Amino acid sequence: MVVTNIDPRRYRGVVFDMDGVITDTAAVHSEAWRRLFDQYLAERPPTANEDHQPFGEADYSDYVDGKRRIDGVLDFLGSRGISVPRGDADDPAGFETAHGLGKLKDRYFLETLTAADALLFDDALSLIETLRDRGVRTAITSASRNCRQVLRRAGAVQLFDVRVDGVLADRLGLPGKPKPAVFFEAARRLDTPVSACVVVEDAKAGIQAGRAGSFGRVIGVARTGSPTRLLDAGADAVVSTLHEISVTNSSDRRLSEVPDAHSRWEEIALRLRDRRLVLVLDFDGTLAPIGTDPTEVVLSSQARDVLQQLSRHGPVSILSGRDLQDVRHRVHLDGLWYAGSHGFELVGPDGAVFAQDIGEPALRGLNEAEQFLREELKTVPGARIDRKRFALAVHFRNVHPGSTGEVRSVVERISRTLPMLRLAHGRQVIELLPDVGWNKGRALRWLLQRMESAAPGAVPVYAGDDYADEDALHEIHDDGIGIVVRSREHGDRLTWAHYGVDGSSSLTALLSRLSSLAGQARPGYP
Ligand SMILES: O=P(O)(O)OC[C@H]1O[C@H](O[C@H]2O[C@H](CO)[C@@H](O)[C@H](O)[C@H]2O)[C@H](O)[C@@H](O)[C@@H]1O
Repeated sequence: MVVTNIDPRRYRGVVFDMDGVITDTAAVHSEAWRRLFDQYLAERPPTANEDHQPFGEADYSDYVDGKRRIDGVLDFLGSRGISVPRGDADDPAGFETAHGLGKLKDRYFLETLTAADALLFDDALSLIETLRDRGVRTAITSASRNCRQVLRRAGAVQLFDVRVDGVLADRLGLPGKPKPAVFFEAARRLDTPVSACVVVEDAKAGIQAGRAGSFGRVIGVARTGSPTRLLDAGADAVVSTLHEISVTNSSDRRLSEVPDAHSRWEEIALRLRDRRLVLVLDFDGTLAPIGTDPTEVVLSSQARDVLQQLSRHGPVSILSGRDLQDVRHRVHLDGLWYAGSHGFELVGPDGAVFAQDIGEPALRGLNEAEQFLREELKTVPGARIDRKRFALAVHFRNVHPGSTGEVRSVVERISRTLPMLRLAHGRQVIELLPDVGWNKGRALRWLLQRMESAAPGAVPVYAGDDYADEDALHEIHDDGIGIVVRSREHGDRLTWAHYGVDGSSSLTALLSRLSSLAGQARPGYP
């Protein structure tokens, strides 16, 4: 039975928890904790304010599962009214501090682990292999300092592109779950925005961490017992085995397979009959054809005229990767919505400006990256740096093909040192953007919520050409009409679009047909 799906086009990375999800080690941990605490509680002199009942199953999931060792000791003992000092990493095993007791738990864990045989779950192996075959990158995370050793014993080291374990987390000073820091580090090392990452977890603290980090999807694994505790913690779906997770494209179409919008005009017209349009359009490669110099791109007068006509029939927005002022200047029409920097800054038809505050903390990183890249790339002929308020694009369209790899690796290098930024790939361009789960899809929904107030019940139509536009095409896949402007530059890639057109002039012709249709259906706007 399939309970949930990971679409490999929408999700480019999966972050797995280890114990209990990938390896059969949760029971070993649980037993080690039980042995530690039962012994400690039995030996501790009873007092009125402390509860010395034996360690139970609920205690494992409520207080220690998924947490760092010392947090587990402090949280569980705290729940029983007992407080011990944190101590420090040199404390001997069994010393009455969080570190000392944690070390004794680890000794018990390793004693039992030695005797265990098959550690890797079959369903985990099968899911990970499928994901990797479909091009999805995988990360393993664990609060355990024994993660590497367990993976090696399970023969699972090669299954993951990235590992963030207790040793690395301590070295980087990352707080444990339910804080999302460990997952953020994994997503950053996968070079994948959190919105395009799935978290697979069996611990309540891990589900809470995935939710707190706004990960694209958080899947709970309840191999035994009820799924309720994970659903209550915020899981999007809960499976009892990883066989219940499929990895398929929800809309499995390549650019060449998407029907041409002009030849399906009757179908489109029927869908829009007596309905208003809310139109959101990308700029470069969509409204205006791609050119070698971004500063010389102009909007044709035909395209400008048709946009003006359309804006008389319903709300129109331009959603671009360009800086807001740049794209506004190039389109040069009043009465439209404009969104720049991939939707991080927006302006309404009345001139009201909306900047997405969530991008602000990344400005320092963008400034630092810009300074570094200008210096590093100044000797690479053709490399061009294009700073937008909330994004930094490095163009390599005019770089010798033998040097484009160098450009990419310099950008990747700086991105690894700036966790507040994510990488995004476009047509002969690599960009750095705030890594805050905001993209053209989220920006499109934000725009639609505001634009639709001027045209309730209208059908959203989006047109775009690039990878970043796929987030928007996906966003309206179920309630709108998505149009991809095809180009040879991407090869025959997958798309969420319903229809395709070949080039910007074909899109202008389609917009003209839409304008006539909108004019017939609802003359005059608003
Ligand atoms: O979201 P868009 O409006 O499509 O903007 C995306 C990027 O477009 C521009 O770069 C692209 O167009 C250039 C001019 O045709 C071309 O030379 C470059 O190779 C393309 O990647 C723009 O310069 C970027 O800032 C935008 O992010």
